[in-house]
Amino acid sequence: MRFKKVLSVVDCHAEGESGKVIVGGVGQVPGKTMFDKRVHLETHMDDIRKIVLFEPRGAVWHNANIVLPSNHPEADFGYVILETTEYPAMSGSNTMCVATVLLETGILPMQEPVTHLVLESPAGLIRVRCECADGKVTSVRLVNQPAFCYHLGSSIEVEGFGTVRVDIVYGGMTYAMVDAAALGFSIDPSEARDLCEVGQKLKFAAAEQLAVEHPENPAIPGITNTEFMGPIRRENDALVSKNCVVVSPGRCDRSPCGTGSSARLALLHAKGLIAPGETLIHESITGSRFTCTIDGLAKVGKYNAVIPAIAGQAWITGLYQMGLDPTDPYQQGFTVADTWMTTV
Ligand SMILES: O=C(O)[C@H]1NCC[C@@H]1O
Repeated sequence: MRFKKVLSVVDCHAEGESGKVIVGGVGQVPGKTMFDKRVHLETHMDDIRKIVLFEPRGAVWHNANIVLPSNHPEADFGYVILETTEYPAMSGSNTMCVATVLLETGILPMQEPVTHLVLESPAGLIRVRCECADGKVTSVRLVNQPAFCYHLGSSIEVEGFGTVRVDIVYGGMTYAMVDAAALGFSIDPSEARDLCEVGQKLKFAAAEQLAVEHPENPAIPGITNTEFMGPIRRENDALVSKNCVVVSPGRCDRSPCGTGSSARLALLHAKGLIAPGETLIHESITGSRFTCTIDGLAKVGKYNAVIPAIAGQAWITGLYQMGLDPTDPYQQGFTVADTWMTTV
């Protein structure tokens, strides 16, 4: 074997959104907490993210997770999330992939009909309830860390659009939330390219014009996502709404987005439109769905917060070894602006 690095990868997706899970080959990652390990990966081991996510091995719509033993006494396992332009503190679709892979590949024991897990994400502990049948995880319900609104109804200036009203909300990642219809969108897959162009402009403008700092961890990244919110309708007892999250560097989340759904719950609650225990069915641009509820209320620094619970399903699509040949000219991968919007 002549490979410089061999990673054991389980390909997975949650409601359409990729979440590769790296189960071996990374080696030791120093750090007491998963946030410490996230910082070490970002500052000393970023080649792994580039090998896995950049071309020619990855693609702009891929995400990855490194599963690692946790030092937290309550945690069954830990994970660090790798995305194409950042290491988020938390990700809903990726957490669903991690839980599914840990149970379906036997890294952790599965108990049917329900397996409870405690996973340490960089954002903190995530309690997960997996429904399991015949060796398959059929639903992953995760209780996220608290979500809260930094800015409500703020005005920003966006080139080509003038003044745009946005809400800035933290749900594990930080979102500029906008009304899709006000910008001429119905959140149809045919609008995806335009959603990305506009979404990128909006998040850059918001990040420049509105300050955010997580009260408990100032190192958590600021505004990196735009969430286009569709109208809300009622289906029986549930609220239903479509959304599209534009993830950097400019692509649509294929799932309803777990951290974006958490942000939506916090915003709806702040506006008095949802109460704890009520259900929000959040739909993605492709029509896939997460079931979302507020499990409780909390306070994060000076902010009123909600404790979001998000449920969806993930499916494994492949198990393989990804190898890095020492003569491969693309050791660190590359990006091309046709799909990445930027080049590295
Ligand atoms: O579900 C989520 O939270 C996310 N999906 C990909 C980008 C975000 O991390």
